[in-house]
Amino acid sequence: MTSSPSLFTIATRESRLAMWQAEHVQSLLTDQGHSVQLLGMTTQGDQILDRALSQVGGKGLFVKELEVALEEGRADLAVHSLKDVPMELPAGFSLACVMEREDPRDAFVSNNYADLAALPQGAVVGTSSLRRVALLRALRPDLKIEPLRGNLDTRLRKLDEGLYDAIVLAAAGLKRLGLSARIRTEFDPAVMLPAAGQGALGIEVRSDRTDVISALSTLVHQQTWLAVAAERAVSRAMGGSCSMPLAAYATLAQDTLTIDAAWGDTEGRLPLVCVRLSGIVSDIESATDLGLQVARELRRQVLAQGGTLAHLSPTVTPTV
Ligand SMILES: NCc1[nH]cc(CCC(=O)O)c1CC(=O)O
Repeated sequence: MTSSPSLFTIATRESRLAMWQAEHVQSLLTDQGHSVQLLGMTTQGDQILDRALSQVGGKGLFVKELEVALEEGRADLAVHSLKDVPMELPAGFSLACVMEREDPRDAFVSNNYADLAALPQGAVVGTSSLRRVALLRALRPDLKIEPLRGNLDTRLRKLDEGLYDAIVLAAAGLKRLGLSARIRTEFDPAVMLPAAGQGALGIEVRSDRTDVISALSTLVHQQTWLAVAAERAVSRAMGGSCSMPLAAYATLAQDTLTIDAAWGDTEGRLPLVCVRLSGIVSDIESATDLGLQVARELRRQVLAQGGTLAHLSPTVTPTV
């Protein structure tokens, strides 16, 4: 579909990564003949640096202000790391576009050690992601895992100040900011399974802005969208919050989608629960269905080994 040239305003957070992502979309839309300006804003999520996101209200904190700008017509689209986009958007908002995925892997970053295996017993690793905590505990129960928040530059600075022996970050963010040289090793997804949506960009609009949705259709990467729709379905069915030790990663080979998901125990009492399912998918709906099957199996296995899913409200708790 073609659309006539327009003037668009992109609402964006002001972190270096968010600005890079907004400028990336700006340049792609400019190539299509549109005029695009940026509206930078600070969100609540950017201002809370001393507590884990999971304790203060989650991912929504990063997108709320941007949605208000869309609602009030001060902006036409908002570019997000899909990983930070809540599973359910508020009424009146839609995901208009999922772009081609960057590297979905997690990166091991350290000034003294080449990889996880090289870390001495009891080494201090920084991360505040419950998924990374659970996966690291499963791989190396001896490690001391300490909270680490802030934007990418802040996290790297804290590593350089010697507060940690190593930190774990998404490779995509480091690559986008030209910081690939900081990556010592990329984790194999088989051992450090990525978060739902990791490495992909999503563009949010007001659902009634069909003009914007049609202009964005040229940026859509359908294979990525199928994969992340499945991952997000797993996440939504497991409770949809970011305070979950959940990993979900889907890959497409021709029309076969394979979804890997893992649910951990951040205290390290129970073993990781891992589920893999493959199926033929043809559209977002069938990809979503496969994701729901994965979630059902994850929940069954978590409960079967004595784990709890107390955060799941009765409305989403299925009969297993
Ligand atoms: N939770 C923060 C966040 N959200 C998106 C990215 C960058 C990678 C991506 O686009 O998935 C990061 C940094 C990180 O997890 O290290």
